Amino acid sequence: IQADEEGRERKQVEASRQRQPRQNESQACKAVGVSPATVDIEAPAHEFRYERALPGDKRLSKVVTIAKSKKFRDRHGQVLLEGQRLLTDALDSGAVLQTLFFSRVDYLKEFPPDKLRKTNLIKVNFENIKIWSDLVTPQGLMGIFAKPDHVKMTYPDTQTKHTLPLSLICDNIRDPGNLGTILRCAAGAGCSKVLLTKGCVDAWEPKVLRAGMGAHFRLPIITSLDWDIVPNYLPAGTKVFLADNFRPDNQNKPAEVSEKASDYGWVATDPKRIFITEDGYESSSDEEDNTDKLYIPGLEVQSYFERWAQGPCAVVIGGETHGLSIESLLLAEKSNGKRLNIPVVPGIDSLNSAMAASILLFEGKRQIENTMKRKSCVTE
Ligand SMILES: C[S@@+](CC[C@H](N)C(=O)[O-])C[C@H]1O[C@@H](n2cnc3c(N)ncnc32)[C@H](O)[C@@H]1O
Repeated sequence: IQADEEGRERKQVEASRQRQPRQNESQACKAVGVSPATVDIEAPAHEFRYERALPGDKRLSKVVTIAKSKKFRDRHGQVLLEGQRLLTDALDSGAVLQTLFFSRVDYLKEFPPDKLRKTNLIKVNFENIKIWSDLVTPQGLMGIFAKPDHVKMTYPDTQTKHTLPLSLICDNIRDPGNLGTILRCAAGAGCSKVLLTKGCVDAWEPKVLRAGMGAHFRLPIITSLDWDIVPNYLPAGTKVFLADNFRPDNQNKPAEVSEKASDYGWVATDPKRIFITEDGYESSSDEEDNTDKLYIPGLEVQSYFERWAQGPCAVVIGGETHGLSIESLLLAEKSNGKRLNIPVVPGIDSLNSAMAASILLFEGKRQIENTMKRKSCVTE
């Protein structure tokens, strides 16, 4: 297919040159500022001017390698996206495509021409894309975008029409597959936004993008937040609820009578921390070290299926290793929130964070929609 296409393109080029003598190769080269050896001339059918990467051209590999590093993404404010669907979603949301690597000219026709006008277009061999692709079935399209800014982005009407007063806060989610799955789930549940605190994996890392399946362009994702500014991103009056797993040895106690923070999994994973219960300081491991003392509020725990999602609310999902942070607990306490537990059978320590997120977000959706239905019945 590749060879056929390249042959066809060559013929188009020749035909174009005969029809429009001004389109000679050196002019085309001048226009794109590269040496004649690396340039292809305008493809008349699509009105795109593009470069052709010749064998040994290292631009794609270089770009992909650096775009896969968070340091690079942060320093240059660029991200790498792959595949027709993701690129289209990104363009639709207003993201700026700076460079597009493609293996077939036909693919360009799938994009609105005005979106590609200022894009540096580089045709590469499909084999090259295959080497660098992060997808199981590479699609022959990779684009370098300016890192999307949630303030400037627009989201699809179909999504915004179904948005609920429900936000998600990710607390130290480090696994890219989990974060991508959580973002996809938040988009599916109609969350109004996702807040990622510092310590979460970068939302623009290729594996997160792959698992997110376009969620990045369906709802605002606000990254690298310090806990003290999290409330600034929540609507006034938002109640913060914590997804909280119990330790199996705690399962036989009713949640309400379980007062000690150290009864919960997230404490056990960080023995250095010192916790305080209602009656004052309580050290967990090192009596000498007082620098780490923290106040743990006694927050009420309830099962996730009891009513909690009424007004604006946010759910915090804890990280895979450390669970919920103290900061999340303090925020929940301040907002009059609670802990939400998904009861699991004895012997099961906890659920995967993405699974817990999906159960809680869809329960939140169900509860909010029921309240809305009830309200609309009353007004009718
Ligand atoms: C894998 S768990 C964290 C396990 C961690 N080692 C601990 O001890 O807390 C990841 C997160 O998913 C959520 N989660 C897991 N199981 C849950 C459950 N049964 N009920 C509510 N949330 C749960 C919590 O937010 C938890 O912090």
